[in-house]
Amino acid sequence: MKTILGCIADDFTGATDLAGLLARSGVKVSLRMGIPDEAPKPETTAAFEVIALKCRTSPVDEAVAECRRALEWLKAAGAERFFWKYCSTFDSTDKGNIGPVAEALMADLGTDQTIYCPAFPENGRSIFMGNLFVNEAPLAESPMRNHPLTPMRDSNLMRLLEPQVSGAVGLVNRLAVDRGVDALRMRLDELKATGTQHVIVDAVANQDLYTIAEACRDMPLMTGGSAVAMPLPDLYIKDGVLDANAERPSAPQLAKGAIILAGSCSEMTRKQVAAIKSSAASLRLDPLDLAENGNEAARAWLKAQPIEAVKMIYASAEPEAVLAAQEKLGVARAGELVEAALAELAVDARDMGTQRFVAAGGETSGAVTKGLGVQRMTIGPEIAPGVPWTYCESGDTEIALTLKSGNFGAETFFADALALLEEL
Ligand SMILES: Nc1ncnc2c1ncn2[C@@H]1O[C@H](COP(=O)(O)OP(=O)(O)O)[C@@H](O)[C@H]1O
Ligand SMILES: O=C(O)[C@@H](O)C(=O)COP(=O)(O)O
Repeated sequence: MKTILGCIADDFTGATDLAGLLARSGVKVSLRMGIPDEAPKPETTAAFEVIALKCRTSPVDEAVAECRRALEWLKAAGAERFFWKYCSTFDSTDKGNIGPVAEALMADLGTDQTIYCPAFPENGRSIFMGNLFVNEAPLAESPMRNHPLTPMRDSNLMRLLEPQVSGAVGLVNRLAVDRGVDALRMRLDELKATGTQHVIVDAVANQDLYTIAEACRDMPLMTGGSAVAMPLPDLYIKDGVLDANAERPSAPQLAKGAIILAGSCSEMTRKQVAAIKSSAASLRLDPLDLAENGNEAARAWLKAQPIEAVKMIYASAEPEAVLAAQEKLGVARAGELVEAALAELAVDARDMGTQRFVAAGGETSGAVTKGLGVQRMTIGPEIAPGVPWTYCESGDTEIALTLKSGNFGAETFFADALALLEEL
């Protein structure tokens, strides 16, 4: 099938988030982990193609080059409209990579304006007068202030974007969005006439996102969090560019038993880990112990568990414990030890016959997905806003895999995820 919307996401959890919101409309969404080696074939491409990259914190040149290659692949799949997905908390540095990638894609597409809308009201991310809020706190006063790689110390999206781009940055504020689709289009045209290429657009509620998506749906490039893309499939169906009866995925038959692999140390993931403990066999990984003794004890523990049981292996720990491990091992090595261990345990679990996998954390999800050798995912039902089940192949095994962003999901997320699979 010819691709209608080609999407590029800067990390793996972000990619399943976007794919899940597009799939809400019932259309089939295909998610590729990295740029496929082979050229797209019409018999295997979907109307919505998402390419997941891992370039949120890569050097700018690498991120730009990789996103350009992804754009070429999506163009070859037939796409004429594109979406650049980054984090709903605008995770970036003064150098990038949100702005430089957007500017490079605009140049390649020959377009002179795009919008930036990371708002995701269902997950508490809203933009007002160009300022991003996480629940009721300005971004710079939210926990994102202390993110290890991309600490967000300013809440104003114009100020955050300006040093990242060479073109002019502007704003369409909530009052303008509230005037509706035509007024928003006119405001964007006025800004274009004055040479404003990069336009932050306010949104505090889903209704704003519907207005923005409707006004911008024919732009060659839109950029944002996942939520502003959510209305696009229904708009394309209305426009007649997408068949309303697009093929829907069905769940594969899956053996009983599941494994939860948690490497996120976010407050929400720690609550989720605590909540499932009474109903799952669990094992805690400690990076200091991994550094000294390796992963064998955890592998032996996993092997001894009944296949049909729900098991959880987690490294999620309180900030003090994380800091202590990082002081001894270094930030990168502590993270790598945990990620490598969880990826190895995922493969062991699959080889034992496990077909239901939950990964918690962005980096963790990247490591687990890579370990399992997953190249392509079909998007299934959504467990929580921005977190869908996906169906994919790992080796010769069909599996269900969900990649949960550290901050997303309710406290009962793990139980919710497994219960949803039972209903399918
Ligand atoms: N106990 C721990 N000590 C130090 N680092 C840890 C610990 N547990 C997990 N980590 C690392 O912390 C990072 C968490 O990042 P990530 O998986 O992206 O979660 P999030 O989505 O919450 O940011 C990973 O690199 C993981 O390996
Ligand atoms: O937009 C979002 O918030 C998410 O889709 C996302 O990108 C999450 O990234 P991680 O927090 O690194 O999982």
